[in-house]
Amino acid sequence: MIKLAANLSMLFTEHEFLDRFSAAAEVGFKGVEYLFPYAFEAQDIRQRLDAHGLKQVLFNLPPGDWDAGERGLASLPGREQEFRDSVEVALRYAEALDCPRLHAMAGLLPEDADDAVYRRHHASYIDNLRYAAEACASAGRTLLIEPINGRDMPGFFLQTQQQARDIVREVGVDSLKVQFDLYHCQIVQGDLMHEMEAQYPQIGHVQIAGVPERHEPDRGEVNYPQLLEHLEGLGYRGWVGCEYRPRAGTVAGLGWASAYGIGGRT
Ligand SMILES: O=C(O)C(=O)[C@H](O)CO
Ligand SMILES: [Mg+2]
Repeated sequence: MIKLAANLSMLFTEHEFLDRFSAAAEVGFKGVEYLFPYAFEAQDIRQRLDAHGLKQVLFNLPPGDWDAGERGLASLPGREQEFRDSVEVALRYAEALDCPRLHAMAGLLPEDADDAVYRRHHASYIDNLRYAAEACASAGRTLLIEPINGRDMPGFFLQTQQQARDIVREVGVDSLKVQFDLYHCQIVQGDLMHEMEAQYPQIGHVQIAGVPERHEPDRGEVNYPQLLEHLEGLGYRGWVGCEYRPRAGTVAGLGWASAYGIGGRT
C-alpha cells in the first residue's frame, strides 16, 4: 500500500512545530517530512521521532536567506562555499535524525536573466549537485532536486520534469534523484501519468496536493486515487508526502487518506 508521510510544514500547523510529531502519529502517520529542522536541536527532534515511532523521510538543505526571499543555493553562482557548508550541516542533521533523503532547492534566477546568466546558473548547479550527491553517497543518503512551478515561486531555476531528468543525467551520480511533486507538475505541464512513467527510474520521493489551491488531494483537477494506484503498479514502494494546506483543519480534512490507513485516532 502507498505510504503517506505528513509534511509538518503544512499539516498540523494548529500545533507548535515539536508538537506536530505526536499529532501526526496519533492519526496513523508513520513518516514525516518538513522544510527545515535547523531552528531546533537535532536531538530534540530525534526524541519526538523516537517517542512516537516515526521515521524522518525528508528535509531540505539550508536554503540561503529564506526570509529575504531566497529559495535555495544550488544554482547560485558565487555561493558555492555557502552551498558546501549547507551540505555539511544538512548531513549532520540527517545522521542525527536517521533521514535517508535531502532536498537541495535550486534557487532563483534574476528577473532579467538572459541566456548567458542561465548558462552560469546551470554550470553552478551541475557542479554543486555533483559535489552534494557524492557527499550524500558517502553518507549513504540520497540527494533530491524538485521542479517547482513558477507561479508559486517566480523565477525558480528548476521548473520542468524534463529539465530535472536532464540534470540528473548530466550530473551522473547515482545518489541524485528527482522529488516528483505532482502538484507542481500539473501546474507546469500536466500529462501526469506520462510524466510519472517517464520519470519513474529517477524518482526518489513523491509529493501530492490538490490543484489549483494546494488543499487536500480529494478535490480539483487531479485524480489522485488513480495516479497513486498507477504509481504503486509501477513498483514504487517509497513515501508519498502530503504537502498541502488543509482547507479547514488537518484532522478534519483527512477523510481522503483513510484509504491509505490514515485518519481516525489510532
Ligand atoms: O514547495 C515544495 O513543493 C517543496 O517540496 C519544497 O521542499 C519547498 O520549498
Ligand atoms: Mg514539494
